[in-house]
Amino acid sequence: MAEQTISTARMCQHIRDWPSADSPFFFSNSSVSMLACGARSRFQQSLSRPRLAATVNNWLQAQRHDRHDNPIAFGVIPFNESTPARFVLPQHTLISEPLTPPIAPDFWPENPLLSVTSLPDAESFKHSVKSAIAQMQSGTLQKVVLARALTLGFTNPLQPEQLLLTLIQKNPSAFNFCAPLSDVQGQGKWLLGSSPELLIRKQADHFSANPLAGSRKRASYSEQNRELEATLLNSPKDRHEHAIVVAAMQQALRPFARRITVPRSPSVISTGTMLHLSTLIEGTLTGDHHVLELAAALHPTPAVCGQPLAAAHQYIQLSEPFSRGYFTGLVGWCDAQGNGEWAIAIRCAEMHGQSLTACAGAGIVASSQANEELTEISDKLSTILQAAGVSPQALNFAGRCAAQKATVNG
Ligand SMILES: C=C(O[C@H]1C=CC=C(C(=O)O)[C@@H]1O)C(=O)O
Repeated sequence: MAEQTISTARMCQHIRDWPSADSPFFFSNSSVSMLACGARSRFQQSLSRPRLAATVNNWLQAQRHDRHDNPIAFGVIPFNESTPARFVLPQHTLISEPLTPPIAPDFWPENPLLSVTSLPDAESFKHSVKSAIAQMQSGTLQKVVLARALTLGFTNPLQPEQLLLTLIQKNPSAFNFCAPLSDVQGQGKWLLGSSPELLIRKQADHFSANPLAGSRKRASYSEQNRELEATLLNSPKDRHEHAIVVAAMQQALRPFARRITVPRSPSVISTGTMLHLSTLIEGTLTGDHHVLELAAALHPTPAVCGQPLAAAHQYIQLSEPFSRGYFTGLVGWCDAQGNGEWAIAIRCAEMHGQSLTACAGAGIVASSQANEELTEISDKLSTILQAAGVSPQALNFAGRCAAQKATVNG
């Protein structure tokens, strides 16, 4: 049987027993969890956005046993077309209701941090924010999303199942994912995360999208959060940052839509660590459009790149001293009927052996403050850091040791 429904307890056990040799791919939303195991077929190719939907669909159609067969493929799509898109049609997929995994206190065995590297460093990031603002004042750029990458080196190899189960426990309503990034068995490479942002979901002729932009760090008490929500909703800077994303998405979806509904003003959603301005866009399609056709028209939105797209993309290429890879790309699934669901790969990290690289970005507009954007990125990184059991103290300590070593050596 290609798909099997199991209990949440069995799903948690399958994740705990992480079947590495099967290159498992986990993806969940607030109503379903899916663990895809093995590969009937794999697909890995650098694809331009106009070719994405047709190429993936041709591959998937060729895998159908008969016309009643509707196989589901899982995939990751990069931020930049130079990194390959990766898809797998699994041998079998386990499906369960949403998980609330209990995590035993000894679930994270002692694994001291050895090193911390930030790219760019704090000063270079602030410089890059200020240059972007100067460019906005001269009128060539309206918004750009600038990111940092934090690489942590641990004493012992990391286990994807530990990070995944902790992410699910802390962010039960997010899009939780763990996608294999190498076909090499053993010490694999994984993309793991808890994204709050739906790029696009399509089922028959109905579609929905949920852009987020404009952020505050979530407080511990609900009363404080109510105040923060009000500040966010009343902040002209955040409303502007958000409106740019909604307008661009509406424009990109319009050619496909018979009907499109966009609330007049945003609401606020909360994740385990953050509050965001959020707009739920919904509509019906004019014809038979593949979910990846819609995704390709939208990606990358100004929630992860900027506006105008080409100028923002160029600014990112020239100023970010690391390759985003799959960060701010897409993660999700599609079936042979063109339905599917794609989340934006944020609040995520690449895990490889003893190393974990977490990235986060912040939307910069003309009224942004460099210091505040730097803090916002640290707040966003805490989704991964908290789930990885890394305390701010451990981070500072490892950072100081690395700085001392650099001074001694250099
Ligand atoms: C680019 C990221 O967040 C996006 C999603 C929500 C809020 C955002 C913001 O307020 O800047 C970003 O657009 C990230 O988490 O790395």
